[in-house]
Amino acid sequence: MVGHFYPHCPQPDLTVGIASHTDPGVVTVLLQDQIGGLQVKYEEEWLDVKPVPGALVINVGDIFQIISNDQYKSVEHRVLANPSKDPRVSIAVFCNPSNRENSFGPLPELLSPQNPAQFRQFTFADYMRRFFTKELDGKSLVNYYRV
Ligand SMILES: O=C(O)CCC(=O)C(=O)O
Ligand SMILES: [Fe+2]
Repeated sequence: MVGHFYPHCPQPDLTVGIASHTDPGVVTVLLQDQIGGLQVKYEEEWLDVKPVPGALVINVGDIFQIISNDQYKSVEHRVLANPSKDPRVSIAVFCNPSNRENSFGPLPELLSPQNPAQFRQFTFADYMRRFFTKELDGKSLVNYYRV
């Protein structure tokens, strides 16, 4: 779980709150307050994820994309710098595999001669090591494991 605090930014056009990225895990459950600023990329456009009181945002992560063999896509998202005088607060719960040394890849029951594996096997530990040694540049790591 991570708690984010985005203070007022006097020059929001010059920076971002969190740079564009996809979450590396399976799913992320996010609670945001009423300030706004979260955006998702859809067909090369950034769309606001408007705060809805009481609602949770569920993000598909990279591991979900891989185990579903591309049936679900991890979502590229970012948070704008906060122009509001009030700070923005969000809480993210990352649902990740509990055993980082287990092997992951497309679920075998989804595969067939017509739907061959799009990814090779890897450990979540390897995935997270690569995630934390690269910048948040919007590009997910899923293509690194593509066959
Ligand atoms: O603060 C937010 O709304 C998003 C945070 C986020 O993308 C993350 O923690 O991965
Ligand atoms: Fe995220």
